[in-house]
Amino acid sequence: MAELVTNDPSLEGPLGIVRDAALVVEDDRVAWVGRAADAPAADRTFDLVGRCVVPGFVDSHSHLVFAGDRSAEFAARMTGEPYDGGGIAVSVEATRAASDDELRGLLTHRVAEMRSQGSTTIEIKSGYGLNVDDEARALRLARELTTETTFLGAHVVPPEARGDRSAYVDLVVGDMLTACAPHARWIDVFCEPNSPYAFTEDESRRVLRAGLDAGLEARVHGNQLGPGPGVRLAVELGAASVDHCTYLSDDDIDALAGSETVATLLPGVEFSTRSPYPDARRLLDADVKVALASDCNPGTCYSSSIPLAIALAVREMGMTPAEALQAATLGSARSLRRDDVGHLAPGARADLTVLDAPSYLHIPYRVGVPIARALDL
Ligand SMILES: N=CN[C@@H](CCC(=O)O)C(=O)O
Ligand SMILES: [Zn+2]
Repeated sequence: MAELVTNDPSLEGPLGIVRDAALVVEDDRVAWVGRAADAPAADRTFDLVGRCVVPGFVDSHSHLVFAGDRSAEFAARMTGEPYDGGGIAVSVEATRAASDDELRGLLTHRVAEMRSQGSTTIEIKSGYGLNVDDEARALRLARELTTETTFLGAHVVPPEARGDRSAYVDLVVGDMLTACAPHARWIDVFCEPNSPYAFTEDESRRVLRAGLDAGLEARVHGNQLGPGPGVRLAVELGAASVDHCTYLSDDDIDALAGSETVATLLPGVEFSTRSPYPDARRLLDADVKVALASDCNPGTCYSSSIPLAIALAVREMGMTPAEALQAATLGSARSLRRDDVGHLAPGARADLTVLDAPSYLHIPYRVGVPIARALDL
């Protein structure tokens, strides 16, 4: 191959690049990396002449378990209507009405779509069931496809519970959590003071603490629609990641910089809701750990494309192509507390994404062109 990006800091530059490279796989792991001229013999070879190979993209934020269509809501966004989370109820109604087989079919198709664009590790949230049985079902179906499943019963207060928010939070931390925890690794909450549907700081703390007590690990939707407590709550509770981070104060940046919590940026959301982009440069300059993910969902971004997220990060958020690629691989892996993916040093999972191009620079350069795909070994 023309260029191999390993993210191994002992190799060239921050991306650990090897030119005219080869990589040897044994079982599902990387066994050897180096110059093609020095490669050991192998039983089977793939001819990737002239191409670039990068670590499989790690999509650490998606909401793939849903039915129904909200394209009219997207059209309204394009004419300037703001997003406040109210449309989630539309997806909830359609998702509850779908059969297991329908949902499984939609989910399988969306995961295949992600792989066909280079994503090899995929996190999937619940959040369109919002009752005990439908949340547990969403997670059970997602678990058929990934170990990175996230319980998001606290996505919004569903329409039938709006008269009594605290009873709904009781349900989330009670029977719903009990039914969902066996199918989930993570717990998440939409913490947002500027949405009438999402959760306050106190409600969010209660949900996350209950999840942690049940053995789940925390991640947070925070600071998406305006300034708010999400980032600081995520840091306070040692969450692996706080996602969106569109509106940050200096205190938020300081809190993130002094923590292990990753700031996950989702520029497809700002693109698809016609909103201002987060200031990635400010985070990177403060040494905050940054990840990039798709946030594929029916409301704020129905795009499953990590190459698009990388292109937007470069074009709109001031990241270099190298920073953006690293955020979508190593950074997202860190946000999932995974050290076996996101890089291609010996011992890592052999999750390879092939570019129909000679260099990783072509990911943002060839925006909109499907040059990336996960390699089926
Ligand atoms: N903000 C909360 N959840 C999703 C949107 C969900 C929806 O509108 O259906 C997000 O990450 O943007
Ligand atoms: Zn989300």
